[in-house]
Amino acid sequence: MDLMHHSSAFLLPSIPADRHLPPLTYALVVLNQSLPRFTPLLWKHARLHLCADGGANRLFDEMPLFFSDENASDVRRRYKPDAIKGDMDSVRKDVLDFYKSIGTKIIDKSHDQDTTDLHKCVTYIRDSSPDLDRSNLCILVAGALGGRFDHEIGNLNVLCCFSSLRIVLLSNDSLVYLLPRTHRHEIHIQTSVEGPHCGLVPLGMPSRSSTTTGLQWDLDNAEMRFGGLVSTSNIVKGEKVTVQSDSDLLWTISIKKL
Ligand SMILES: Nc1ncnc2c1ncn2[C@@H]1O[C@H](COP(=O)(O)OP(=O)(O)OP(=O)(O)O)[C@@H](O)[C@H]1O
Ligand SMILES: Cc1ncc(C[n+]2csc(CCO)c2C)c(N)n1
Repeated sequence: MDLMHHSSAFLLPSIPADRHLPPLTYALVVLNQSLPRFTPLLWKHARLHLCADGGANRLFDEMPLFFSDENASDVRRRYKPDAIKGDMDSVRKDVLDFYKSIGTKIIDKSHDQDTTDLHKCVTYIRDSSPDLDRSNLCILVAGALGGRFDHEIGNLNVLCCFSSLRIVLLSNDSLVYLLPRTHRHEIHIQTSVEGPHCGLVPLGMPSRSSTTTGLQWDLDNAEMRFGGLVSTSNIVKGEKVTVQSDSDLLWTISIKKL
């Protein structure tokens, strides 16, 4: 079984090169929730920038607040999304007109009321990455946690719908991603920006056997299910956590307040 490496290096000002691993190509999706404080950093790391429908309002209204000594219009031009995609029932007309005028692509999928705007954005990113690059693609999703619970569940479902893609859901407080059962996992903890609180939760079905190292409460061939044991309020002990399971697990870790 192949080993998959994970790291939250995208939360660092610059991403250190790793001799052993090919670099990841990041894409950023901005959702319709308050922008996390580190959004400008995620933007800098990303090659492709999308707003999911009303996420464009957040970019327009809130990005200038991070740069209060600058002209708001200059900030908005500097943080120009490549595309705004969704069912377009939340993005304001003034916002759409502004981004259209500076060259943002507008992709109106109002006929599709069966998939979420985040799902539509992930499809766009996947289809604009050549096959060979997809294994090194990592989609960062800003504003995906907290807020309306149905949206949050919809965002988790997107992880399941695209389980072969690396997708990281982020808020100010936590990040979440999927550890597919097809791989063993090595998680490199960026102790300056994340931890120590963490969790491992089976997604979609119970896990008959999960094994970890590097946690205060490690799992040793343990069963996890809702209604039984799920690993919340766990603690990372050092800089490396390993996980292996017979079912897909959600990994979550706290983000430090600095
Ligand atoms: N409160 C929230 N918590 C988590 N994610 C959210 C929240 N609000 C929006 N999102 C995410 O942002 C995306 C775009 O939001 P937007 O408000 O434009 O969606 P929407 O389709 O208009 O939602 P709805 O019609 O259900 O209110 C959603 O698809 C969802 O992924
Ligand atoms: C069974 C079922 N439940 C809810 C919706 C509604 N819905 C799901 S995603 C979406 C688009 C949001 O931008 C909407 C309206 C549906 N279609 N089917």
